[in-house]
Amino acid sequence: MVHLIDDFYFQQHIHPRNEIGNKYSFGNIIIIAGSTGKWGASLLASKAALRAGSGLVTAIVSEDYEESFLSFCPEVMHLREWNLSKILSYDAIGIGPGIGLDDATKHHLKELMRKYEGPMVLDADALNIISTTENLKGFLKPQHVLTPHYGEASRLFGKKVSDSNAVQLGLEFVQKYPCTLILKGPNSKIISSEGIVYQNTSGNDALATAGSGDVLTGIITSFLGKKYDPIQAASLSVFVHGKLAEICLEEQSKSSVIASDLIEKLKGFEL
Ligand SMILES: NC(=O)C1=CN([C@@H]2O[C@H](COP(=O)(O)OP(=O)(O)OC[C@H]3O[C@@H](n4cnc5c(N)ncnc54)[C@H](O)[C@@H]3O)[C@@H](O)[C@H]2O)[C@@H](O)CC1
Ligand SMILES: Nc1ncnc2c1ncn2[C@@H]1O[C@H](COP(=O)(O)OP(=O)(O)O)[C@@H](O)[C@H]1O
Ligand SMILES: [Mg+2]
Repeated sequence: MVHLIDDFYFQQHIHPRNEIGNKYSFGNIIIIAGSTGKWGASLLASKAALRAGSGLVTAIVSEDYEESFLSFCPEVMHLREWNLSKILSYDAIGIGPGIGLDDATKHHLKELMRKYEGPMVLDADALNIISTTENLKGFLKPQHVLTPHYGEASRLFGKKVSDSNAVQLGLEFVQKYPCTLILKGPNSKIISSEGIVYQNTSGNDALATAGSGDVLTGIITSFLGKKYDPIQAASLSVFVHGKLAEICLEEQSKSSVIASDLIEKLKGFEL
């Protein structure tokens, strides 16, 4: 049986805002994304997390890019380099977009997967590293939300993924490595660590644009930082992400939608 994620599901699962909360009540999260030529991925994920309601967002940003980052989004705090003990203290982590595949990055990801017990989104290059690094899959946990598109899923599962086999391969994967899996695409499928399957009903092909997955990573990390269960964080985020694209089309064409437009539309959501 497949559970549909629709307006009713959203209304049933979204928590009311804590009106006496302070910024720490809304989650203190870190985005680990970007590298030379790809810092935009970090900006998009970090800003999306803030607009999805995170109280505090920190990003790892190299010193030479710090100023441009600040001019785009001064609300995001910065770590200039990897600092494991500090990173382990955040309520939730989003890692992967644009981080690259070099040895230091692989080592850092491995350290994090072994030592961090909190909720974590693993996207893009984090998934590519898991796919190619011996034994890393064994560190996956139910509180890890993996967000592969079909290309990344094919690398992760070691088999070509298509609409006809995606859910079956996903179910086999979570049975072996319990984690929360989002198979991204039109009508994204979400599989819980116990093997329950959900299907999203929102969204459209305006989402097929650079960085729209990075925005999703930021939104999921934000929900996790607010203490939503991994499966709720995943399903509510995918639904909202799709809605953002629908709302964009009220005033622009599909082809003109860029990832930053999606972030702007978060202004209409109380998350
Ligand atoms: N502004 C930025 O800094 C941006 C950074 N990005 C980051 O850049 C990194 C590399 O992005 P790439 O686009 O090169 O990597 P991808 O992993 O998206 O693409 C690599 C290959 O995977 C396959 N693929 C991609 N999407 C697929 C799909 N939906 N179904 C089947 N196969 C698919 C294609 O063969 C493609 O050549 C990622 O970490 C990504 O998060 C991108 O999000 C774009 C924007
Ligand atoms: N044709 C489509 N219809 C609906 N959603 C789509 C379509 N194409 C892509 N998407 C959505 O857009 C996002 C793309 O993510 P991803 O491929 O990781 O992009 P990037 O890495 O450039 O940020 C996913 O959430 C996916 O579900
Ligand atoms: Mg991506």
